[in-house]
Amino acid sequence: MEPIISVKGLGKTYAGGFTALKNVDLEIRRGEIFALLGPNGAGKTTLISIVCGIVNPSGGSIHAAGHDILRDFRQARSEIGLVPQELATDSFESVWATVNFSRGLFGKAPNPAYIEKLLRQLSLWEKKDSKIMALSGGMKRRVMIAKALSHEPSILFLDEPTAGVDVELRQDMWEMVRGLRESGVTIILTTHYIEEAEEMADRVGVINRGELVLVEDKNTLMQKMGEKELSLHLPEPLPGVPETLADLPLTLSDDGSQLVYRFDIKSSDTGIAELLRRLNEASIDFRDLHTRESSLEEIFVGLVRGARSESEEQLTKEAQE
Ligand SMILES: Nc1ncnc2c1ncn2[C@@H]1O[C@H](COP(=O)(O)OP(=O)(O)OP(=O)(O)O)[C@@H](O)[C@H]1O
Repeated sequence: MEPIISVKGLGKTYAGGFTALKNVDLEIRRGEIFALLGPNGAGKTTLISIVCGIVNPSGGSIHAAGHDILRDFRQARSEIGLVPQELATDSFESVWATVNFSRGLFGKAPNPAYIEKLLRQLSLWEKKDSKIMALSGGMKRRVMIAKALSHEPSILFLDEPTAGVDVELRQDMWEMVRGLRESGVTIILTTHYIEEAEEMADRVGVINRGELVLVEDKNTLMQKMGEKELSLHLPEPLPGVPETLADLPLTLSDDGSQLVYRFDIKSSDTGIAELLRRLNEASIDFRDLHTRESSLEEIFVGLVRGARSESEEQLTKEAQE
């Protein structure tokens, strides 16, 4: 199937000379939830802003729903809804007036039935006559989403949709975003909350220092990069990992009460049978054991750190040459 967004060789150097994006290639599939992860300043907002026509690219090409974003800007933009990071809403207007006004900005004829459906879907219908200033933060955020979807786009960008939102509201937001996807909207979100990506995304892209370092199916990523941990709770603390077991990937918790064994999820031989045999030989007993898989957060931190030390090595090498 044709991708709904296609980005090729995208670069951005700001007027001051700072390069925020380097040669980014990315395809977004129709109907997916794609999470763009990256540390502060990695280039996420720049990438979104370029696709939405707010920032000009320095090079490369972008197509959205088949339209070239530079050549056919109006058609491309009419397929895109953007919920920016900052909540900027006209506080004295009613929800109904604001959302209908946003639709008008795209030159679309009024469609009260569609707006009603949208407000109901976002649990805002009861508040349609309320002034925005009288709404809670969570509701204001939903109004922003309603505005972004008012012109019936097929693509929705959510820049940090749950920044500063409490845990409960965050889950409501996730629920709602899933509902939007079911109604056929393709969703691209940026987030600092890795659990948000873990919870919602079909695919994940990691951007670091302007480079897209990885794009992967979320489940594959967690399987491919993940490690599993087996923790053995000891009846008596140990002073250190016994020498006879030093060749195994074992660590001891700070208080000496747990031995932690790390193994590769995808490996056919986990080595656990061997571990248990060796523990027995060493007369090490354990009371209890449990396993844990690494989270997307651990994978992400590992990736970004890996990329960072590589580029630092490169810089040191260049400096020495
Ligand atoms: N208008 C601008 N002029 C110059 N540099 C800019 C401009 N806008 C952004 N930058 C720089 O480009 C880099 C990427 O910024 P961007 O906002 O895209 O990052 P981000 O990944 O969205 O970060 P955050 O997670 O903090 O929102 C940053 O170093 C930023 O300072």
